Amino acid sequence: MAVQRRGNVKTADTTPFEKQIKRVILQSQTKSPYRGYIVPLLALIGTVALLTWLCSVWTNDNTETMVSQEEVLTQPRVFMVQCSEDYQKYKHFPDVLSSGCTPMKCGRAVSDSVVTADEARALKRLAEKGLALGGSDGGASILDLHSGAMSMGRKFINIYRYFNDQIRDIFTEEDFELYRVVRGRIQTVIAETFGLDSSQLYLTKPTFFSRINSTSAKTPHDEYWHPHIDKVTYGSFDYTSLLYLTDYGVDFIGGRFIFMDINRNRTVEPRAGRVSFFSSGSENLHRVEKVAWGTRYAITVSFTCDPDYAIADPSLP
Ligand SMILES: O=C(O)CCC(=O)C(=O)O
Ligand SMILES: [Fe+2]
Repeated sequence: MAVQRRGNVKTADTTPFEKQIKRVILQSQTKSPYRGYIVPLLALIGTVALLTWLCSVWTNDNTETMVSQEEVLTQPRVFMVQCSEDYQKYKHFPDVLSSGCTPMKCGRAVSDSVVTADEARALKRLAEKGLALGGSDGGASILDLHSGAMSMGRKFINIYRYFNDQIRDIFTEEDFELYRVVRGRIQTVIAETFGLDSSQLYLTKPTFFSRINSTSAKTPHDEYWHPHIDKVTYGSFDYTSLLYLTDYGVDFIGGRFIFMDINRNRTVEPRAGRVSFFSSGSENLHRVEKVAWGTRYAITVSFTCDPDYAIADPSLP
């Protein structure tokens, strides 16, 4: 019966080949000085990859341009979206479920044929001369011709009280007439696009000129970039419109308007004379990108379906 060799019993008859194998096994069992770093290194690489992916989802990679500054839209470019359920909790105007005014069809649209380049230039001059008298210390100033509110330093003043009769040296009847004409045309295009009865739609407040630059915010009023829903922020809004008075990429950088949809951001690049309008509910969550350089001018013109919140067109006192 053959005697079996057991365990690590050393024998004198180990061949050179066996010795070499043992050396290799011994070497591979010896601890590498880097071994303790491998797990944290892999965790770090994983975290960086995850953050990179999240950043790409939150920023540009997940952003599509709905309308660029270069293109000129002679017809409204319309994107319908499902109305949010919020409308069920609001009173409907008129109170039958018809396409009278309260959004039954929701969406967003952009047109470059509502306001001419000359009209946009004249409205920009109006905003410039008004805001030259005041303006916010931070990056965002407003001028509301209806209420008279204008940013001044870290506060607001009422231009009609502050400047009294001198207001007629600043603004003209033509300025106000232009605002009224443009407001009327915007109202018509909103009604046509959403299939509404234009006479059931009313101007509401606030309606204001905005001037934004890259100066850092000094008060919360200067923080224009937060995501928001106009119906929540302003209450009476049913349809929001924005008339841009300067050009993205020419007069300013940054400052794009961003619709924040569930899986995607959709941007509207401002162009002088461009009108962007949308139903004001949570189907149209949006924000304005921070302005990085230059000055951006726009007008927010807002409409309600509730006659109780209707306001008259601004007029020179
Ligand atoms: O100026 C813009 O593009 C948007 C402003 C805005 O969101 C607002 O006035 O509610
Ligand atoms: Fe808004």
